[in-house]
Amino acid sequence: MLYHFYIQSKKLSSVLRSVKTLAKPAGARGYSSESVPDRKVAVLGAAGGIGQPLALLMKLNPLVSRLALYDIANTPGVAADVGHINTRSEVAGYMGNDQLGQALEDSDVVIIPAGVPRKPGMTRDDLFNINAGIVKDLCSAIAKYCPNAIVNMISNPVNSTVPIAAEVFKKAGTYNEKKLFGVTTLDVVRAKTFYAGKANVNVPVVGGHAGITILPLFSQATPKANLADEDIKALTKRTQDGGTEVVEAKAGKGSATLSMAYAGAIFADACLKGLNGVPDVVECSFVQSTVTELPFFASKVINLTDNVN
Ligand SMILES: NC(=O)C1=CN([C@@H]2O[C@H](COP(=O)(O)OP(=O)(O)OC[C@H]3O[C@@H](n4cnc5c(N)ncnc54)[C@H](O)[C@@H]3O)[C@@H](O)[C@H]2O)C=CC1
Ligand SMILES: O=C([O-])CC(=O)C(=O)O
Repeated sequence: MLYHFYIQSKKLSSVLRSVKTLAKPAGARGYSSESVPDRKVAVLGAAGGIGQPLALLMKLNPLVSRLALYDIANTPGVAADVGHINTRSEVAGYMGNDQLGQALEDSDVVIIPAGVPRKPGMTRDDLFNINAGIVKDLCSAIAKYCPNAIVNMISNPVNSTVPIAAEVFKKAGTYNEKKLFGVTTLDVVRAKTFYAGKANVNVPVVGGHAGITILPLFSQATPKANLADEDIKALTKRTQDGGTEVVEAKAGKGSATLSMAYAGAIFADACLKGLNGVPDVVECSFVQSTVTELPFFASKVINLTDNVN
């Protein structure tokens, strides 16, 4: 009986070895390695409420060939878990400042959901003192280890963390305004949901990522719905208060994580497509801007290079 089991498992491992050899040259399932360039994505804050589902969603993205998961704690477990999923990318976990350089090296896209979230009664600005320091340190390391990477800033307050990142990169001499993005995709996701609750609608959201600075343009939504002024007002207010709605519903257990991971994955995918030369990729993002007199403003960005609005 035992011998039989031994023979069976021998057979199985030799079958698995040949499957592995066969699978290797093809790279991702359904993609040949020639048509999809290798791309490394690093997630900083990967063991957090956003970081974990975002790590999962990036593991599912066939445009990613290497996924680096960094946090100050708990990344080995997250990396081992996500790493068992049989998709294209190789996953590695990095923990603590000593391993930050390795996590960042050769990254094409760095996504930053590191930092503290809100509790009921707080504004995003109340996170400034802690998160500004975290973002500053992480961006200094990005300037050192992967100065050409595209940076997707999720940590709040986005209206401040993006300008902080810009200053850190300027000081390091690595600033490229076309590669620094505040992730406001969740505002767009919410505006779309509240507008129609369907996937095939479009609602641009401009301005910033806090309260009344979030400006959904329902007048430019497609398909057009000819909404009454009161409806537009109500939809606008719900979009602006979307973050607070989740913070209150979670009652002290943090802010939006799952919808943010979804939004972050959409935005990172757009960045990867832009890097890979896919034309006409448009997303709203909080970027350095000349659209208004404000130095940073969320608006439509095309191919992650040119402001179109
Ligand atoms: N841009 C947006 O639309 C949204 C932004 N956020 C923001 O995202 C941030 C993260 O939120 P959650 O994931 O819910 O928080 P969380 O507390 O669940 O996770 C944060 C993670 O960051 C890690 N971290 C702390 N300092 C770090 C450092 N120096 N380096 C690397 N990792 C570090 C923590 O260990 C933790 O695992 C918050 O600032 C929150 O306000 C949240 C939702 C939407
Ligand atoms: O509201 C928060 O603190 C988190 C956030 O930015 C959002 O959900 O839009």
